Amino acid sequence: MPNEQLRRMDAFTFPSYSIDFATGEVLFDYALTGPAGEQRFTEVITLPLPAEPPSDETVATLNRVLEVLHLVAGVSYYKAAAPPRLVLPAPLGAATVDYVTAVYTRGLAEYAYRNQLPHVLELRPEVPAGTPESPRVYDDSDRRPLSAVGGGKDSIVSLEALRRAELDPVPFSVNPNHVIVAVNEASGLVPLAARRRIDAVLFDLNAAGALNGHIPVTAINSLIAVATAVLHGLGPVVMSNERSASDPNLVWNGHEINHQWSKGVEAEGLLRASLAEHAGLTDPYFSLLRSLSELHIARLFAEFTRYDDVVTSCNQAFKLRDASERWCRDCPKCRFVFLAMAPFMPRERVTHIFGGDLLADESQIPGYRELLGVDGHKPFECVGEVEESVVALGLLAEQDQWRDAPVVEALVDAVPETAWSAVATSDVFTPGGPNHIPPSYAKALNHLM
Ligand SMILES: CC(=O)N[C@H]1[C@@H](OP(=O)(O)OP(=O)(O)OC[C@H]2O[C@@H](n3ccc(=O)[nH]c3=O)[C@H](O)[C@@H]2O)O[C@H](CO)[C@@H](O)[C@@H]1O[C@H](C)C(=O)N[C@@H](C)C(=O)N[C@@H](CCC(=O)O)C(=O)O
Ligand SMILES: Nc1ncnc2c1ncn2[C@@H]1O[C@H](COP(=O)(O)OP(=O)(O)OP(=O)(O)O)[C@@H](O)[C@H]1O
Repeated sequence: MPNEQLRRMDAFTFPSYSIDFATGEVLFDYALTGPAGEQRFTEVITLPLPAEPPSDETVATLNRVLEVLHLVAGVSYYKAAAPPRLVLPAPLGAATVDYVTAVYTRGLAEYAYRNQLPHVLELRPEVPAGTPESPRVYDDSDRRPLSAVGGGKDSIVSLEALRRAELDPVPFSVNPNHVIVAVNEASGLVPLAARRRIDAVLFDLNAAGALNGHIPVTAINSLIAVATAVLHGLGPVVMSNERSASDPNLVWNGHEINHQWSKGVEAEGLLRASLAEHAGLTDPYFSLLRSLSELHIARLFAEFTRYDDVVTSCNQAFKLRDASERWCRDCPKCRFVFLAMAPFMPRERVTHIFGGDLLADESQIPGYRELLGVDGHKPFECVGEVEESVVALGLLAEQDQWRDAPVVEALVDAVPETAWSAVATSDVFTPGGPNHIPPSYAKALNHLM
């Protein structure tokens, strides 16, 4: 379909979804519609099947979760045209309308900002009148947790915290690549995996110049995880989203633009409320690391050496096509994670993990200046706050092994006096901020610290 036609689409709809319990395959149908015709899409998600067929009650709860996932996973296709109308397929309760609205507005905020589409931030879904039937209440809080694994340091810290607390976690990933498979192998735990296949038509439209940009992928992965936990009779989904994920990159037209919105505490609260209202799930989902800074998580990660050959946080390794093998060593996330790990490890260890020493490479200085708030704004990536970077740099400047590294020397000179005095009273190692961690799980984290 030519771009000209896509630009004239006026509505995004959700024609149907289905699940096949023989294969675990869930089909989600979407349509962009307008005066010039219709563009259909089908996304396929394959859930891992349990050994025993699910009960009718489980199927009913699962269907409720899939109804929300159907709405949320539509963002990938909506963004190809950004029509003014978002037309939902069935009546919904207020909490679920709030969540879906937030996913399409705040979750697509970076996309809206980069493509200069302010109407996306004001989008309000059209919801058919009526009240959905109340769901059966389903309390699974005492079952084994499903722990989302993304291959990076954060989910490793959660997995190990849960294991040390004898909560017997099941690692879970969507489309695990070789990095995630290797992390799971290093953990020695038996994982579950779901597959997600984006409609290839979207890639063709992208290649032809359709609107494109960042989407709130954690919202999609989270709901696939909750669906898997319900299907397998497991307990809460444990995420590893840190405190700073809630902080915006910038403010545009009065709206916060946060690359990591669906990792933030607001998204977590809205998803929990929607799952309670629509699926009857009482405590289905939380981030174990919510009260910690990235720097604090990096310090905790340093205790575990068994993952050194496999841990990979660089997003380039998770691209659908042309992915890097591990760390690309030249992106904001590689720079930040290296800086965050370096104070807590021997120099040889961090250099081994990354396959190179970023603080010996002067070409990294401009990127580090952004992370330290000397130039530009916080990059659109999963990186910690400026304060965390300055604290990490201060720690490095005190260590013999790092003090003379060319990048450390240059950055210590570049950071203004005001920034050093601001971090003198930093709380980056003091857990804080709102969280949804149940008391039994809070103990797991305290144990680790
Ligand atoms: C790996 C990555 O960072 N990808 C982002 C990148 O996309 P790119 O074209 O370079 O590669 P692909 O990921 O292979 O995507 C190909 C196209 O498919 C579209 N797409 C992908 C996944 C999806 O769920 N829906 C889609 O429509 C995508 O738009 C591409 O056209 O740049 C894109 C544009 O900015 C980003 O949208 C890609 O981000 C992925 C969705 C992704 O998985 N990113 C995570 C690594 C990520 O950014 N995580 C955030 C958390 C954000 C959140 O709120 O959840 C983080 O770590 O901070
Ligand atoms: N493919 C995936 N399947 C399931 N969950 C995922 C996947 N990728 C990321 N996640 C989860 O989403 C959340 C955010 O991912 P993120 O990439 O920030 O974390 P990470 O990989 O654990 O650590 P790091 O920040 O070091 O990359 C984490 O809870 C992570 O476990």
